[in-house]
Amino acid sequence: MSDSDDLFIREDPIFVNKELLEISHLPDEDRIVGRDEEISQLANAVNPAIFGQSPSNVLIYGKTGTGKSLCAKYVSSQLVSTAEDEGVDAIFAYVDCAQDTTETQAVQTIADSVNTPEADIYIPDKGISTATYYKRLWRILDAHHDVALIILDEIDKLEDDSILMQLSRAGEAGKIEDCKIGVIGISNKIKYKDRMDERVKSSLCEREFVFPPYDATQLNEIMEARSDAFRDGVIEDGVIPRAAALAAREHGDARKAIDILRYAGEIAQSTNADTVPEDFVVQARERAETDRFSELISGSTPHSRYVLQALTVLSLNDEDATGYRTTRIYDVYEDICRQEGADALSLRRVRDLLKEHAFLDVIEQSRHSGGSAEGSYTEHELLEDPEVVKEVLEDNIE
Ligand SMILES: Nc1ncnc2c1ncn2[C@@H]1O[C@H](COP(=O)(O)OP(=O)(O)OP(=O)(O)O)[C@@H](O)[C@H]1O
Repeated sequence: MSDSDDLFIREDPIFVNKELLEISHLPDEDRIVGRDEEISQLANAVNPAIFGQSPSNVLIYGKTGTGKSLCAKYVSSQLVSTAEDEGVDAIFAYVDCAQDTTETQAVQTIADSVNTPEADIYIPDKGISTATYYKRLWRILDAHHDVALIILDEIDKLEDDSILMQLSRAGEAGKIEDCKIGVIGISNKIKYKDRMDERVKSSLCEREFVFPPYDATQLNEIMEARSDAFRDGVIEDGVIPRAAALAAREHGDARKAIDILRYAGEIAQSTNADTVPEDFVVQARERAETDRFSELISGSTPHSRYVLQALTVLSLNDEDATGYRTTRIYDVYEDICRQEGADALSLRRVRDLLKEHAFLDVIEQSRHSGGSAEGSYTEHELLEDPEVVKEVLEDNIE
């Protein structure tokens, strides 16, 4: 039996402050890089709130990992403290609409976040009607806050516009009298607005901002600002520039860049290396891709995976094609079902499953006009490298 002193490693040889690289970490101001202009425009839009007046409703667009959520949360929390100096009680609530997709879930989350012990109002997780959640929300806001900013992240994932209608018209409809509400909607789908109800659109889109992707220099700075997650001298010179170059090539995603850096450190840990060399960055990128994708398709049904597998087979066999028609995918899907000993679903169900994949940003769909003889048709394309999808699907076989 080894001495207990030898059993555990007391000091992590690679990381000193790994939280700085965790997804949920909210960096402080001096670690937010390259978003000064976006932050000041956003602050300007919500500025009236510090005097207890109505902030503008804002919609923020931009590709994933461009700092939309970060800046929205940062400006909102700054607003709350500045308003406090002015004697105004401001509060903000953050709703991840990819989790809270229904009106009831979203209003529950908002009511729970703005609730205070003084209000003495009970907001159960479930079990009361949507209308009751709203009533309690309005009561809390009216009695205890002057202004509330509601951040609706991934707003396009909401099942419908009902909550937007309620929030944008609460004052006008006489639901609340003493509290002003501002909504910050966030989406990475630039076309989201086209789907909105006209009335909601006109009140919700008072100001719109588009966050551009980061370039390699900015990604470099973002990672440098967090390099104190590692012990001194552990990351070798080329590591951050290489990770920045890889992430910049993939639409300048800061989340991807930070993930790559964290994974590179984890590879060093698991191989007992003393330092993180540049080579680990390439391995880390592959791992970041597969992990992200596994998460995206976790929980999907076998048939949903067969459909994806069919599209992957087509993509691997014909790399130059930019998309595949539903009927072609269906033929390959039927072959896969035969191999798996499963009964194939109807073409209509497969079309629905493809739509679900598009909703989760696993694939992209485009409509084409085949001319008068053919009518219009849909093509589907994988958004992820087919090799990565293949690997993840193989790992997910039950
Ligand atoms: N300018 C920045 N400075 C420092 N860190 C950043 C910056 N922009 C983004 N990050 C970090 O990158 C990650 C992703 O950022 P964020 O969640 O704000 O992106 P997003 O645009 O909202 O993406 P999504 O649409 O996928 O939600 C977070 O961990 C965030 O802390």
